[in-house]
Amino acid sequence: YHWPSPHYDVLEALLYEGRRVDGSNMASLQHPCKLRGSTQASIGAEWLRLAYHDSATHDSLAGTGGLDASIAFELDREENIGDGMHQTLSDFETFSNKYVSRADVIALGTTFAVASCGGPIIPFRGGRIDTYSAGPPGVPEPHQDLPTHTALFKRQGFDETDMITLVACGHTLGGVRSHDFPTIVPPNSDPTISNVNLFDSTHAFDNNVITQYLDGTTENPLVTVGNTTLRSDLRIFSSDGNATFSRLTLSEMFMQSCSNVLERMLNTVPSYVTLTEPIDLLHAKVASSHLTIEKGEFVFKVTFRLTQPIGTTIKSTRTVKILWCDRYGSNGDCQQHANSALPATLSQDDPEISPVTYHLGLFFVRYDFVLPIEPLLSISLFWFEVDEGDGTPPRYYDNNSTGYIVAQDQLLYIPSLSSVNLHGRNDTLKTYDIVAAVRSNAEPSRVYLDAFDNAMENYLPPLNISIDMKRNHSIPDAGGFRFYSASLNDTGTQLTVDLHTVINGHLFTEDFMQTFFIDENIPYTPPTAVQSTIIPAPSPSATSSSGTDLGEYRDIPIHSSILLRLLPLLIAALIIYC
Ligand code: HEM
Repeated sequence: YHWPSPHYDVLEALLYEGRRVDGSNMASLQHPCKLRGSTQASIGAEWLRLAYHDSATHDSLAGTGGLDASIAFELDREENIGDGMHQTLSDFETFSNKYVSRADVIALGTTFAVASCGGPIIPFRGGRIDTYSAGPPGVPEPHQDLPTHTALFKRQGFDETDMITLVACGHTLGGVRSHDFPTIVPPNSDPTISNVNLFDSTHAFDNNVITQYLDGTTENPLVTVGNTTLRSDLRIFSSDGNATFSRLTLSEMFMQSCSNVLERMLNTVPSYVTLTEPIDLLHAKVASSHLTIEKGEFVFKVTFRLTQPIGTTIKSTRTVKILWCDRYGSNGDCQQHANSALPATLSQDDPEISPVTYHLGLFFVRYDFVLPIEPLLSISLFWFEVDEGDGTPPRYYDNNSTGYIVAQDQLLYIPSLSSVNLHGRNDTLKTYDIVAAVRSNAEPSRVYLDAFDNAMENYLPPLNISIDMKRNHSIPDAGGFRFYSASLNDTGTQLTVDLHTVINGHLFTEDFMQTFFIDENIPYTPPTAVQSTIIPAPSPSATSSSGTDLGEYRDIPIHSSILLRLLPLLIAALIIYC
């Protein structure tokens, strides 16, 4: 991992923080293994069933179908019957964005549900691609015979052992409802209430579905229903003479096998899709970094997120500092010194924000920095120092010794001057005025934005448009910048904009800018004082420091690596001097 990796960063945040950038939490709709208030059905079971039904139409030989969110257009089919399907889709509707497809959200729902109900942590990859129409049918149904089921699982890429395992791992959560299958579960005397007969005696993700089947105490309706044609679980479970089930009576074996087959199910995608690597937790993460103008001042904002074991507290003596280099001037790239500042705010997340992080025994601590930046000096790169204040040497987090590099400072997103206008209370249509700023001394040949939103009501096709931005003379120049605006309409809930400008033939981009906190919604934090300046201490051992993954720390400050970057300059100076 090397920062910035926007796709990884966004997937990592949703998986391990369970929520969107605006704080709206997807995981907590279900976690901790909740029942739905209105129906008392297991929400996690509904999420898992939907993922299976979306994936089940995959044809592994043809390379078509799979987890592609086509399920949103297939709910009128008998094979996808059930209120839980509609409710799941409405749970998921607002969590997709440019880097997290609707199909990724569906897969993530299963990872959350299984971890939340006591199951394994299923490794999660992103990169699924959505379709916006129905695919071919082919989800197994209880009245079909064993050869049909075997063939359908085979088409999806699962052999007989996989089939037995996958059905057991699915049918450990939830049950069968009388509203959906009245011939399997008898209707309630009150027709407004749906009876739910669970597959096993608990709501947890456990192997009771297997042990109760083997010891004859099972009440699984797909094993015990009077009409033997509908006993699909019985036919599948017994199809290999209980060989698979005997192995899965060991709980660890069950958890491991379920993790494997469910992971394969979630990674069932059309052949044109390449999934990302599994998304691992970043122990030290840089987020939401951007240069902007707030109240007329040029500022750099960034969040530094660290993990902390649950049950422990941060040392009161700990200080966390950001250090950064000027971009221009005689001190450019820290030729004389680095600047440093303390966080503007410190906050701690609830350990339950994501069942996955909770199971890892960790929670997040975040340090938010707001740095006043002199426009003529700007900022080129930054890094962090964490000093526990207990005599141990400080730790440096510096992106595998390159520092966190600020890619450009010519084009800025200005959320504080942008705005959104809601057209009436019940109307989903919103008009956004997006404001960007370009350096006053630059002559851009074009300023434009790409707007994207796939969090649309009823899974309508995404908004995906490109618009030119016009010079906005109503905003006076500030902080050495001129302002540009564009308006656009959106009916979705997760609009992001990629800003672009072309200056002297060079393209500058601010990617994936959020539109939730704009205008008066923006929480204003004044910039902190630049606390001190540090004279870099050259460290000859710099080259021996190994690169680190996932934000692990190093003992050596970055100064040495900056010096390495400057080495060609120093050599040139030496040659001139000699
Ligand atoms: C031959 C294959 C399968 C058949 C015939 C089948 C059939 C059914 C039926 C009839 C229900 C009741 C749905 C309702 O009442 O709304 C159900 C529920 C469920 N199925 Fe399957 N299923 C199969 C395979 C799977 C697989 C492979 C998974 C996941 C890995 C899965 C996950 C679930 C879950 C979690 C529920 C509970 C849903 C809830 O409580 O809301 N099923 N299944």
